[in-house]
Amino acid sequence: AEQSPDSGNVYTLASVREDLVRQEDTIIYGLIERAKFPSNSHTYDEKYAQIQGFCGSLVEFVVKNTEAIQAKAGRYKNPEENAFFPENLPPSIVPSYSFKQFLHPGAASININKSIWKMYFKELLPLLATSGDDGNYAQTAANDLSLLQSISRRIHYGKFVAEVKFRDAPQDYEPLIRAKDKEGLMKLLTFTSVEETVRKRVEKKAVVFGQEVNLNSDDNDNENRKFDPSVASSLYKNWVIPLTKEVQVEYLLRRLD
Ligand SMILES: C=C(O[C@@H]1C=C(C(=O)O)C=C[C@H]1O)C(=O)O
Repeated sequence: AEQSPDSGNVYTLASVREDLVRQEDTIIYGLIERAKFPSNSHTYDEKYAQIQGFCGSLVEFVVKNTEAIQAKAGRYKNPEENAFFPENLPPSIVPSYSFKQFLHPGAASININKSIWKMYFKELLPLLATSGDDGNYAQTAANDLSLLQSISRRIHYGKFVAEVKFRDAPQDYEPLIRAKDKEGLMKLLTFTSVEETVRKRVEKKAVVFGQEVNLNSDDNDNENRKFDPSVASSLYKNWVIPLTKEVQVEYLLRRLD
């Protein structure tokens, strides 16, 4: 049967939180996949790449070209998606699905992928990848892109979180928005106990998903972990949660425009 355009597209605080929980799995698997490769620094070296007709590193080459193809295939028609290089993306060439307009139109102008990109290469990657070079630069770049996309999706999901929070209590949010009170908004949208639960669950998932599974029960060896689980908790504590909240504040500031 034909789905109505709105079905599966209704957001509530419970449903957005559930989605964020599911996105944790994607991010943690992304960390595990990237950690399979050593740092492979040539992937990020503009001077190494020397790609004809392209100025930039191999990872930039892969990300820009992949985003262009995905844009043609309609990826960025979904308001949950934000490109890393939104400048000059080609238009979608596929039939369009009518996503429910849930967000305020101001949401489209919020894209903090430049900060996410910097954090990823400067802070996260040095923690995640062991030093070394195995020549798998293209695979490394592909894994970087997929992990970057899942982190970006999680952080920009703050737009949806903010919208449901606003709809649940416009009388509390409106005066702070009118006063452009960033600090007040940050305080109002923060749920410390939820954040703590998120951090603890991520830590646990990182341990569970990253372990070597053996058939002899009880001897899951922690020597052969697929990555250091503390990287996942640092990622959430230092960057994912704070940046999701920053997106929420930015969104709310535009909510009454
Ligand atoms: C995402 C939310 O907003 C804030 C950010 C959180 C996060 O990024 O995990 C958790 C709790 C809130 O402080 C939420 O309320 O669920």
